[in-house]
Amino acid sequence: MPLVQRFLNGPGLGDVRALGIAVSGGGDSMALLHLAAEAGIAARAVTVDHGLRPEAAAEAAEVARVCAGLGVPHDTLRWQGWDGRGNLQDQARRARYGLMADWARAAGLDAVALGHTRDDVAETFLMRLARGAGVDGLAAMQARRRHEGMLWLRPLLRFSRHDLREDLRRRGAGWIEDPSNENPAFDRVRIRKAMAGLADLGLGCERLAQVAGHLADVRAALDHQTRQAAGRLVTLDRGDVILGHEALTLPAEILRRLLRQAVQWVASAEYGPRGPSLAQATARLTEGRGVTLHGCRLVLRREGLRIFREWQAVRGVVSATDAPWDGRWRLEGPEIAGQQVRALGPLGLLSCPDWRASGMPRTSLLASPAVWLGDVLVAAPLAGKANGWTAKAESLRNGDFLSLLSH
Ligand SMILES: Nc1ncnc2c1ncn2[C@@H]1O[C@H](COP(=O)(O)OP(=O)(O)OP(=O)(O)O)[C@@H](O)[C@H]1O
Repeated sequence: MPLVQRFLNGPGLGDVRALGIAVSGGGDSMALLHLAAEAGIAARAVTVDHGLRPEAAAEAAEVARVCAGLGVPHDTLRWQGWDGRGNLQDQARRARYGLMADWARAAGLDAVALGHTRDDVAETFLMRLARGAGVDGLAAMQARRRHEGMLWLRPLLRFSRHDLREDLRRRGAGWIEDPSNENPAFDRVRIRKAMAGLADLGLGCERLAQVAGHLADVRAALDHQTRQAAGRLVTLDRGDVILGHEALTLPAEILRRLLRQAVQWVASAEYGPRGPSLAQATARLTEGRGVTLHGCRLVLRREGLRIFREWQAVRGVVSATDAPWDGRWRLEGPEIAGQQVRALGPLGLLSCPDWRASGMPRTSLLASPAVWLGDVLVAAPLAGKANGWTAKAESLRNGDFLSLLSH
């Protein structure tokens, strides 16, 4: 079957009316561009110039030139955000997704297609295997996924890098080789080299990607079970999560998934706790002991397992009253200049004689949001001192958790 036919038959392109195509200029995304153009899909292409290599601007210009030849509108986005700290690769990747999502929204596109191939699936599988990943890490990347408020498609997951390059050669089309693809400082490059030997053992890209695909099915089944368990066992109490006692009798994998989501939501963290700390925490909980995990306390009480923010984790967190506090709380009330939101803390709680009527544990209230004017406590909406203020926990991060509950 011609490549373009396989491309059109692949999962997920059908209902997209206006497609964005992320084209770095490498072989995979150039092949994606040509296939989309040949298939007659209404598309607009984008290249992010991270400003990190001197050649990057010329590469973006080269992609623009090829796009013009194909009649595909093209934009170059520039990233100037690196502050010289942290993991550059990681920051550049996040910035790229953010920039491309904004671009796609502004251009009225429904989705953005990425050029990940079967080889990427196989390489990622081996890299994660080397790090001892669990099912989620080993499962193949998704052909469709929502992220940064945009739909991302990976229409080339069933294509081999080799076939795509052959297709480009057949068209007489070029692509840009990224010099870092040869740099053995990168795990991916070393894995790629090692894979040449594995193919002889029957562990070629196709086989590895097949196993990753099986694990993606397993992941989907586990997610389904987790949603069902959440619907039955999870309740929210203001900003705290309560898991019914039965949760501790769930299969360990389901319990860990539920806890990861709940803790990530309470901590308003970008990621949930990592596997080993989660496993340690669940072991302690099943022995009937409380734990501290990811800036949260998990405590067994009469009503079930209560998960709340740990005061130590938020004691230094300050925000303006009109900004979210601790990444998830919105406060509303009478504004007076100079007011700030900080945790209630033990001193604040002393000014809340009625806190017991809230039914919340003292340790949870310590980490609850309060309005302060200097050292004076103005309001502690969760601890019985409202003074016209309300506080609501929102799903600013990990909205997935709340969506678990609505099923
Ligand atoms: N600078 C860029 N401009 C536009 N699109 C890009 C750029 N870099 C990567 N992409 C898109 O992302 C796809 C994957 O690229 P690559 O594997 O280099 O990214 P990555 O950093 O490993 O991303 P991921 O974490 O999503 O795997 C490319 O095929 C292309 O569609």
